[in-house]
Amino acid sequence: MLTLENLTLAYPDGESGTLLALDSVDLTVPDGQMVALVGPSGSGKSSLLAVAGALVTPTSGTVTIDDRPVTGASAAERTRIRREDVGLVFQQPHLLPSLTALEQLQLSEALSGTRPRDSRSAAREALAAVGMERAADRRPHQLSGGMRQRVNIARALMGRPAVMLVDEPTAALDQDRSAEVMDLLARLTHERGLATVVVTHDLESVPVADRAVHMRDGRVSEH
Ligand SMILES: Nc1ncnc2c1ncn2[C@@H]1O[C@H](COP(=O)(O)OP(=O)(O)OP(=O)(O)O)[C@@H](O)[C@H]1O
Repeated sequence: MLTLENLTLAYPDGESGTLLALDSVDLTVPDGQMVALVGPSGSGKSSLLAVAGALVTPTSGTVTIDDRPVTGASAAERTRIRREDVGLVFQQPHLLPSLTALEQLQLSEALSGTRPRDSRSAAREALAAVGMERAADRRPHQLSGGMRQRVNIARALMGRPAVMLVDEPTAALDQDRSAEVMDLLARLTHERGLATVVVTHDLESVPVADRAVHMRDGRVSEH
């Protein structure tokens, strides 16, 4: 479960002012629930993901993952949280051109210190979870945009996260591929009991989520 309580994130703005990218945000995402986060450009959606994923420290308020405090944790603990508790998926997959799909996943495991043999079976399992087992040996240029995004999602599953944070996963995809990616995220959320937040501009994809939350001027409201 992901719990955000009374979160504020302020940036300096002009001579003496501050801009509230997040303004008193409360949001609880239970295990097995996918929340679609919608709202205009600049409303704070990416800021919310960055704070929830322990990438940015809020000005005030708390983030909790499965009863473990994220805000206030040591730098080492925050690194562990980012690696093990949170799966991050960005709009662009950022795959390395020279590596196969399997190797992309193994690399992220190697960086976290897992033994090579374990990382190979974990990578195969994650690729199977996103329906990509038969493309394990293909490099990014041999994959479609939708397949690349699946590898990206598989990579986020490697640490067996409790929380999945997804920023505009379908921005570069056509309508059919977008629907497939959103259906996949919903299935993984339900099968694995993930607490998932998906930022999306694509209103057709919102009904796939269990719940929609709207953001405006740093504040959230249920849709
Ligand atoms: N590093 C920063 N320094 C100063 N202001 C920032 C910074 N990052 C974001 N902001 C401001 O915070 C507000 C929220 O930005 P954020 O990127 O979270 O919005 P968003 O809803 O994700 O927008 P988009 O849909 O365009 O990605 C905006 O006004 C933005 O200009």
